Amino acid sequence: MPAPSRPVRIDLVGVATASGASVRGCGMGPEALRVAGLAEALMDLDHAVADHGDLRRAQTSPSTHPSSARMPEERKADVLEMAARISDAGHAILQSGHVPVFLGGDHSIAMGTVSAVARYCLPRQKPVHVLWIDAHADYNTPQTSPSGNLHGMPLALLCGEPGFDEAFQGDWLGRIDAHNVTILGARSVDREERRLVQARGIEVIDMRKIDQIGVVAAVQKVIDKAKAAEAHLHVSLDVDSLDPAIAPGGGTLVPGGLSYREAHLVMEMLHDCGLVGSLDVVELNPFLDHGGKSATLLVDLVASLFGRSIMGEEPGPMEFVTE
Ligand SMILES: NC(=[NH2+])NCCC[C@H](N)C(=O)O
Ligand SMILES: [Mn+2]
Ligand SMILES: [Mn+2]
Repeated sequence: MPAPSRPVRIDLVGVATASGASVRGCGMGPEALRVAGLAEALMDLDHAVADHGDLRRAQTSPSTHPSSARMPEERKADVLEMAARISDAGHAILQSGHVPVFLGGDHSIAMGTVSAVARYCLPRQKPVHVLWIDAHADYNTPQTSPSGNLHGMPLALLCGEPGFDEAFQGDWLGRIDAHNVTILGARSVDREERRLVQARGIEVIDMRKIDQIGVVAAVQKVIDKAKAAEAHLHVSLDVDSLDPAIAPGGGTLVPGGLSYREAHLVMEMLHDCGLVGSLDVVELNPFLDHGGKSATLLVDLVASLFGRSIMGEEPGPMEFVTE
């Protein structure tokens, strides 16, 4: 049964960073989502929206080199500073009883976002389930990563995978049980990464599986599990989960992604289940986007997740069936 849509207070937190990625540009993601009308779309659904602006690295001294020349150690320090700040900001929003929506930024920001959710929920005996909608598994460790890019590693860190040095530890880091994670839409998983994901028993609903069983069965599985556990469901939406033909604005595109209707149906089902308590929208790269096409699609998907529907109400039982 669909949960009745009730107005909530949604807090937007932009994280203007690309330090976890090798392609620059997704630091502009939060602003593109605003320009595409994110807050307006949510208010149109009768939600209250507060925009906290963007978290970004402080420019402490004049930079003498472009950020493309930033060394891996500097980028790592950026990612970790952001993660700690995001975690605190998200935690405060959850404590106020609001729904945080984090606007990336590259996917390394999820180290902080999911951490915030874990820090808030776990001491309250509320299990945290994570739905990671992505072309990738983002389950590399510094040892397994072929690229060294931290946006390919957040899930591994969050699930407590060994191989992250002390710099990654800290009060800000909340832990997730790998059995409560589902990766949806995967079609590019590195060899060693695949081994880890399988060893930890993470559920991967890859594109082949979606082709075979359809998104309805796939998402229903996630919802049923979260419902049975009375969990807080965190959704982490990477733009590259979508097919590049409909969402070209990403730095790590992979062919064969979710279609327009598949993606909306996922969001509509997630809305109806009433379990989603926090969301990331990440990896949008406005520099690579085509005239705001991907930003607009993401805004529409977020609107579906927060209750926008074609006919304004949930469909009842089928009244007639065609042959
Ligand atoms: N959030 C992302 N777009 N991640 C892409 C990760 C790509 C690749 N698996 C890596 O580790 O480098
Ligand atoms: Mn990702
Ligand atoms: Mn990805």
